[in-house]
Amino acid sequence: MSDRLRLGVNIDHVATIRNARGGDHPDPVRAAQIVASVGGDGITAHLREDRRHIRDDDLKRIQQATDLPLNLEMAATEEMLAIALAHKPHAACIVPEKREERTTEGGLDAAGLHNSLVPLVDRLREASIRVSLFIEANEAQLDAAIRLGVPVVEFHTGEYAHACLDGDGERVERELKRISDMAALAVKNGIEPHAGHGLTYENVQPIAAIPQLAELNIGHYLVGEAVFVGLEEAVRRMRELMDDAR
Ligand SMILES: CC(=O)[C@@H](O)[C@H](O)COP(=O)(O)O
Ligand SMILES: NCC(=O)COP(=O)(O)O
Repeated sequence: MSDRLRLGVNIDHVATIRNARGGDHPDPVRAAQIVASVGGDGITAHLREDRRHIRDDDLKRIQQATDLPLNLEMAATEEMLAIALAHKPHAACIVPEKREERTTEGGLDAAGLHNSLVPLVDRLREASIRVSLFIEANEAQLDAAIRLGVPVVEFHTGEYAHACLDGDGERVERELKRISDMAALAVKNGIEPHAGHGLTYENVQPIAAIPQLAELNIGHYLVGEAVFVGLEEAVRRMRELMDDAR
């Protein structure tokens, strides 16, 4: 596995700001172009059922505007499957989704949903889309990912991020061990492990130091930081912290 940890930048919340006024500014496409210009490795966008940030037409515009691989985060629904098959992103990451949630709470229950995920994963795979599952780092979920034959899992780092915010060192260590153990087990089973959610300048380095992880997806914090220092500088600084951790 290469030492270079890829950085996928989630641009959802550029669209959140745009949508607050119903116009075209700020345009997530411009954000994607800046990410490309500063050496980001990919663009992540979550097309939610309620379209609260990224909208359908953004996907095509992002794909046309940059050569960076697009990682489309999508719920396991027929509607989203049809959209993924129409756009053929580089990767599709299947995420849990609740309309009333503020953000993605917890990972996909790949174990419980196994049978309904089989046809969805198969159809994405047949379309040569790299399928990923956004799961909690535990054996039951990883085992389901193995049985589904997906090439990638992304471990939800939300609980780790909360533990960091709470200053609870014991929980932080427990979360890091959980993610690190499952990353090693994923690689052993031929699955490429990624991680993301709630990562910041302050908490990214212990995650980035997990040698098996191949990619981090980071969004909300970078967009927030971009308000103060610009997106280019925010991505550059995150890249630097990730590189220093390896
Ligand atoms: C699945 C995931 O973690 C990202 O999609 C990120 O959460 C985007 O932001 P929202 O959850 O606020 O839509
Ligand atoms: N899959 C996680 C992601 O894309 C970014 O999450 P966040 O940094 O916006 O919390």
